[in-house]
Amino acid sequence: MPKLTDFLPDPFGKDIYRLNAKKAREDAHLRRPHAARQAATHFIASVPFANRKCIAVYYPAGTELHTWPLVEELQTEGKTVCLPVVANTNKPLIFRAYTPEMPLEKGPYGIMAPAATAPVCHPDLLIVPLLAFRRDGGRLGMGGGYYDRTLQQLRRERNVLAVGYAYADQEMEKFPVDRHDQPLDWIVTEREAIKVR
Ligand SMILES: Nc1nc2c(c(=O)[nH]1)N(C=O)[C@@H](CNc1ccc(C(=O)N[C@@H](CCC(=O)O)C(=O)O)cc1)CN2
Ligand SMILES: Nc1ncnc2c1ncn2[C@@H]1O[C@H](COP(=O)(O)OP(=O)(O)OP(=O)(O)O)[C@@H](O)[C@H]1O
Repeated sequence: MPKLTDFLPDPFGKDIYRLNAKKAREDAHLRRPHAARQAATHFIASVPFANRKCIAVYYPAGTELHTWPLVEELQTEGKTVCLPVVANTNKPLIFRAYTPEMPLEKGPYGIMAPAATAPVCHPDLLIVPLLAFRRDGGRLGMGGGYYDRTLQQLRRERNVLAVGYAYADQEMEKFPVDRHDQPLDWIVTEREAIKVR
């Protein structure tokens, strides 16, 4: 049965959910030191990535689940790994190749990104950072709309797989999902790999 609150406008929008999600992620970051390796293992075992050539990861910021154990595995598998670059505010992200010897520089929001000398890549699978996820593929991000714009653009062009990557405790039962929010295809945590659709 739908609840009355399902039809009422949410007075706080997404911000109150972002606050709660940040706290949950901070706690998980402290309590789960092995999570990044465990999540990488679930990704390799469950997500169908064999036919994907170029995989976008993120450079972990703050208390985000680290991606380095996964990057090592992907590079061992012969995949091209790339990182997001904020080229323009309020525009889709672009991606540049990442190898261990490649220079990184501090980009907007203080996040490290490949320098302009690194080749531009067109990922066919994206590891997506998030503050909170829902089991139905809903994603709450930092609020810039970067991944929504990027996935909308990439999905128009070709088949891409969006894989949310997070601590299991970042799961939330509900938060507002807008029409422009791009759903996740898979969610990988230290506990499991969830196929959404
Ligand atoms: N690791 C990582 N890389 C990423 C993202 C991300 O979420 N994580 N992005 C995903 O879109 C893009 C950058 N987008 C961002 C958008 C907004 C803020 C932001 O509002 N930062 C606040 C601090 C937030 C906080 O910790 O309270 C700030 O800089 O004031 C940060 C990144 C591309 N690269
Ligand atoms: N495809 C799109 N085209 C234009 N604007 C968009 C698009 N997607 C999102 N936006 C705008 O971006 C802003 C932030 O969106 P939202 O709060 O959903 O971000 P988010 O998914 O949490 O952030 P991020 O993807 O950067 O982690 C909103 O003002 C929204 O209108």
